[in-house]
Amino acid sequence: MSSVIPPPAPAPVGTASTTPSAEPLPARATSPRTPPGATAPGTPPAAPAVRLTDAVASVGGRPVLRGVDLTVGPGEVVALLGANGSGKSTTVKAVIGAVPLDAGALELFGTPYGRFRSWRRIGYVPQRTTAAGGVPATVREVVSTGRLPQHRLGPFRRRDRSAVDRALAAVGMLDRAEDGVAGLSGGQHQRVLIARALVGEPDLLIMDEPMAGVDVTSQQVLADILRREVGRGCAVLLVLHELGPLESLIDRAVVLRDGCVAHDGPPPESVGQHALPGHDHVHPHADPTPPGLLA
Ligand SMILES: Nc1ncnc2c1ncn2[C@@H]1O[C@H](COP(=O)(O)OP(=O)(O)OP(=O)(O)O)[C@@H](O)[C@H]1O
Repeated sequence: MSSVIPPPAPAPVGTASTTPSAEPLPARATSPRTPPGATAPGTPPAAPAVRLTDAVASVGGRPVLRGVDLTVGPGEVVALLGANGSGKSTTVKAVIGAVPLDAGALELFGTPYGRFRSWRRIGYVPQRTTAAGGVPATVREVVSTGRLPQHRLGPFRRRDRSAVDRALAAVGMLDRAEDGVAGLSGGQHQRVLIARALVGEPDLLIMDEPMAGVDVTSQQVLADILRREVGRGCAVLLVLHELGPLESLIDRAVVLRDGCVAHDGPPPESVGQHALPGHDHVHPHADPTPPGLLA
């Protein structure tokens, strides 16, 4: 379980923007923090952390991405939204090279994917899975694997150990460092994966539904972590269903529908699943509200 998976795939570049079919959504108030990627006068602007252009990809022989444009600027926080099955996870997997592109282009930090080697700059938290439940490793060992790109299989130095301790403390798991991950709850396991992504002090954090199944306290912990990472200039790409406590951090939202970009712009006013274009009513609803009450 390294912090990112770097298999081969395609390359070149293009411009990234909304598709012609993109639909505007009502915008919320702009984030009050410093504009992401702001550089000193006279300094050339940094390249986007991610520039995915007209990406086409298939999974299991089935077309899933059908021309996705996605840009994450330096220091920018982008939420990737959309109904179940719209292609969010496939898009982030394409960004880390785990799903190869059939067509289109990917650049990471201004470097075409085929030439990109700086994987230590990217921290990735996969969509929650129970598959890692049987791994016979301690919390510390799992988090330490996120440090592998830094010390390149050389000896683990004091600064590596300090980074692991800091990441564990950030997610509130330092006191569980020597415990086996197999004995953790789902939410604790998620915290460990987040620590593993943080430990390399990445310039880009990619998290696939980090809030799924996480209690309110843990959501707040994650929001605080992200605020700190964004504060030091880290770009963030988040797959979300609800903005929730992360709302004030989000600079831009990209909404997918059937493998295409349906919206790229300010986060929608209210991003419950109902606010999303193409929302599929797949979740249970409470009893219908009587007419005239809480319209
Ligand atoms: N391993 C796979 N084999 C075949 N089809 C797959 C596979 N993984 C994903 N798909 C299909 O690709 C499409 C997009 O899936 P993806 O996981 O990217 O959607 P998503 O937007 O992240 O959904 P969710 O919100 O449910 O996590 C879906 O129709 C899904 O069935």
